[in-house]
Amino acid sequence: MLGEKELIKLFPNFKELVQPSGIDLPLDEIFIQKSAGSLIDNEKNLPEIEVLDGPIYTLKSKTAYLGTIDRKIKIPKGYAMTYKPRSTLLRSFVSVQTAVGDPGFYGTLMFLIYNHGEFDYTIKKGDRIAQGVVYEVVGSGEYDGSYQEEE
Ligand SMILES: O=c1ccn([C@H]2C[C@H](O)[C@@H](COP(=O)(O)OP(=O)(O)OP(=O)(O)O)O2)c(=O)[nH]1
Repeated sequence: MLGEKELIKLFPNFKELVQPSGIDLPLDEIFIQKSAGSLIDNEKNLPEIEVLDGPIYTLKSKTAYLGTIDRKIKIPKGYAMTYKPRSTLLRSFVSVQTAVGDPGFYGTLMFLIYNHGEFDYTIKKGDRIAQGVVYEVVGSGEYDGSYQEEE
């Protein structure tokens, strides 16, 4: 796992968000699901989504949302990331579910946010929702998947 000094060098865009052993990740926009999706024989059909009006978002009880992270991230080749929710959200009955950030990925991170609670949860654009933890990858390849954006 990488610490502050390495993270500042590798992720200059996130300088002010670097923590002793990770990078804080602020919420940008929140989306709701508008249609069905599917995954059949690796053919992805992502659900349509609709952005909610911000900057203050109300997450309804027992409802799933997608949240994007403010500013695009470049994960250098040779490194990978995992993303952990802020415990404040967990203590508020809200989970942030995440996958792995691949070496070489450039683009916008999108996480699944679910309000497990019985009540609304209110959150504002710019508030930190997760922490990215970075690992060195031995014998790393480079991401070339469908979510890669042009740098
Ligand atoms: O919670 C996450 C985790 C990762 N990513 C970004 C970084 C990662 O490198 C990229 C692709 O993730 P993944 O490899 O899990 O995508 P996939 O479902 O396997 O699709 P593809 O094969 O097109 O990459 O999405 C997210 O947006 N959200």
